[in-house]
Amino acid sequence: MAAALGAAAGRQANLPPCGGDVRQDRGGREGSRRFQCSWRRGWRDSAPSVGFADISPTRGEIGRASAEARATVNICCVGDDDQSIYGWRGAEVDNILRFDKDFPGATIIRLERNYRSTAHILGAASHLIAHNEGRFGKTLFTDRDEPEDDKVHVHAAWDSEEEARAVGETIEAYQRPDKQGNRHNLNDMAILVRASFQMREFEDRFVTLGLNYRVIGGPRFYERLEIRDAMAFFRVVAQGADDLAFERIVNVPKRGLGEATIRQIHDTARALRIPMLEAAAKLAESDELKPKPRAALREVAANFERWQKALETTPHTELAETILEESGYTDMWKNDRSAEAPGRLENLKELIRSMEEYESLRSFLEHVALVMDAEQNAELDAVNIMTLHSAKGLEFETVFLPGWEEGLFPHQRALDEGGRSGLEEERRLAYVGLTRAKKNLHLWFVSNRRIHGLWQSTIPSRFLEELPEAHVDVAESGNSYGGYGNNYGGGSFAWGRGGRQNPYGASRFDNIAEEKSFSNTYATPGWQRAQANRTEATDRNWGSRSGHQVERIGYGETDSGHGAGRTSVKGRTIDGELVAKSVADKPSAFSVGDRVFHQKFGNGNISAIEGNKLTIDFDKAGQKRVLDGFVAAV
Ligand SMILES: Nc1ncnc2c1ncn2[C@@H]1O[C@H](COP(=O)(O)OP(=O)(O)OP(=O)(O)O)[C@@H](O)[C@H]1O
Repeated sequence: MAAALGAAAGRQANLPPCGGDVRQDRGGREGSRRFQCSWRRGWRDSAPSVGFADISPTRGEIGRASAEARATVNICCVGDDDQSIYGWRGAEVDNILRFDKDFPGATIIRLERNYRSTAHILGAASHLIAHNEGRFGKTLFTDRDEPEDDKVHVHAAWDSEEEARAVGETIEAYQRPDKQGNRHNLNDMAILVRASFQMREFEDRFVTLGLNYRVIGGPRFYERLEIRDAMAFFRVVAQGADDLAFERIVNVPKRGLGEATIRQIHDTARALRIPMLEAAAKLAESDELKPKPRAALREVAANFERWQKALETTPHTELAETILEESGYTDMWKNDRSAEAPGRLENLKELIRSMEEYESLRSFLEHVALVMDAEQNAELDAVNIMTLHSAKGLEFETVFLPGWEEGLFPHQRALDEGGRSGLEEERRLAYVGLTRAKKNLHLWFVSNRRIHGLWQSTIPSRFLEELPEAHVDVAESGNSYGGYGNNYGGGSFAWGRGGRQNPYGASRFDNIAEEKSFSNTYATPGWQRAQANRTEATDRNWGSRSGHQVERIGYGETDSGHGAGRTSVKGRTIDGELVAKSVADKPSAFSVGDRVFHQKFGNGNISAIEGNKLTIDFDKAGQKRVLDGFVAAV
């Protein structure tokens, strides 16, 4: 994808040794070669080979690197600021945006010609990403001029099951031979999800259809650690003799049952020719074990006995939830502070939800065994399923992007924790998703999703509104897809145009009369109905879920992000004008050396100030850059 290329002006024409990806431009228009950033390695030896957008040096490191580098070498970096999507693991888009400040005199060369996607896809992606403030601008263009090219399709479905069914049908339709007898390979299709729990529905559906699929960049849904653990609990309850399952979870969460105890259970089971669970129960009642493991084992045995009894009397989904709670498994992940823990909890909820579709725990277990048997062969022609994060750098003829609903995408956690910069990163993720498609692009939103264990009405993602009408086609899915084709009317949808207030804050484009995003002119009944759901559902589902103070995220609102206090920003820029500034408008009221407190990082001393951005050496969290609105003097 076209990239912002920062280059420190060199005294000599020859460039320093580069990190790879040296490619002669084939079109000749840019007249450039492409290079990775040559000194990235020096900063982060272990950094994965991703673009400049994802490096995460601290300010100090950049400063040092720049001073040294300026004195000795020419530097050439390539990266796309619009594809910086790893903020959660420390990458800062600001590193690109401030490149010309770190290296005064740097030349920025935009690689804007796109060889991958249709004009509609580029138009949609460019329009969407133009809603971000923190970016260099660029104007993507393509020489491809095919009147036959489809617009970007936006589809509505009733719920995620219907979404998976409809995507499956669309894939099957693509597979049928066209007029020339050509078939669309499954390998050239991809489903990109925001959260891994979304994969479950597609995997189940494809197994039912006998459609080959592969999961890229991570395990399949039922192979995930937390799902395997949960399934092991369920298998022991349903089939007490499943020793493999028992061994997997006897000490999960950790209850002090070491290897020696487990070997003892094993030996007893073999000697008496009984399952390990039974052997454990016997050992727990004997004096063979020390008091601690004996007590732990007694609890394990009693738990399983109770759950096995409940199997006959309790609905299986309720029992499954009880098992995960009473075993301490859910709490184990709730107390886990790793970045993966929230996703694992989401996956567990999805697992329980999916069980509702089966009559009993046993029939559910049979279904999962069937899914697990589905062949995973790299040679097979198969649909690719992956998260949006894993899709970076890849491209496919046809791309499906399901789950474009508020709360899921943009993800509520990103908004709660990251405020507007979180929203902008989500938008970059959306941009990455859109630009993976070469020819066909299908976006989906559903109107009902299970959130926090309950069915809720959902509302289309704000990102859908940010797509331009000229490049987008809203597909009414007719009778089979949950009634979006019915005559639901509703007033015209327009935030800030006398309509209801956008609960997330106004968009900076709300009051631009000539602005033609597709939301405000599209009048299909399904879309209108979805809009009617909007305010009500947003407030109910996501409104004040987290204990954090939820920033109002929007342009033109007074918040503590970049551009605080602005009331509106003039029309969007999708041309090559520099639209981003890494330095905020208002100077900070703090001074270097001030001691401050930050809710997440604790106490620290300010070591540098740039506009309203502070570099703080936190006592415990190390050096971080934060906005001054988030700290208080101590
Ligand atoms: N000069 C060229 N002529 C024809 N096709 C090209 C040319 N340069 C790139 N392409 C094709 O355009 C597509 C995108 O190129 P490439 O993957 O290098 O872009 P990128 O900048 O890494 O994209 P992204 O960062 O969005 O993943 C590829 O299919 C590639 O083969």
